[in-house]
Amino acid sequence: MNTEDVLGVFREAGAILEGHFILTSGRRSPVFLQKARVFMHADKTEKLCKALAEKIKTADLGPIDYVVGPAIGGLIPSYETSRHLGVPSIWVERENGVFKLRRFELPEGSRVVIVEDIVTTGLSIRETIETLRDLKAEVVAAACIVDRSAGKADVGTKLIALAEYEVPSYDKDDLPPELAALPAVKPGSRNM
Ligand SMILES: O=P(O)(O)OC[C@H]1O[C@H](OP(=O)(O)OP(=O)(O)O)[C@H](O)[C@@H]1O
Ligand SMILES: O=C(O)c1cc(=O)[nH]c(=O)[nH]1
Ligand SMILES: [Mg+2]
Repeated sequence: MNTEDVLGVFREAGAILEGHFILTSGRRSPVFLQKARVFMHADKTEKLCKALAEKIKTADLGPIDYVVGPAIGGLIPSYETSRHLGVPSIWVERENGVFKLRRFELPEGSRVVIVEDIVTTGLSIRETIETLRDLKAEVVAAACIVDRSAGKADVGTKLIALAEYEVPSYDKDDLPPELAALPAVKPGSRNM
């Protein structure tokens, strides 16, 4: 699948929203990829994650022990991608704002691939890496369905993106007037 194929799936699902969005990084954007509207369809999710798993396999990362998904957005794509990689899937979730591995044991030295839904600034993947490194796991790569930075974000490891779709985002103190005129909404789960 190429970027156009992936965006076609998002469009078909009505998942490309326009308005004024507060992103998890605090940045603002006129476009939001509401991945939940894709992941509600098992057939669409399977198609995307099977293609992402193929891309991960061709990256020759060596053995992978676990796939790790950052909740909430990473839960469904990490699970489905792990199915096509044939490895177990676990997740990190926020406890007082910090990603924790609350429900699983991760043996020291485990080789993990983080699977996310969307990358914008790379902040969420960098936070996930910090949590996993504290547990002495080895993060061999990260992967995502859509990289909104088109390769520019620093995620702290190699990033395998199924699609690269560059979308503008702005500092909250530097908004274009047409964006500032719209009420801002924050769809994600950080700080909830
Ligand atoms: O690269 P970044 O700047 O970190 O942005 C991408 C992150 O934003 C979204 O998560 P969010 O915290 O909004 O919540 P969600 O997982 O519940 O959707 C998305 O799921 C990624 O985790
Ligand atoms: O940066 C984000 O928080 C973000 C952007 C986007 O398009 N979709 C999403 O779920 N999160
Ligand atoms: Mg997320």
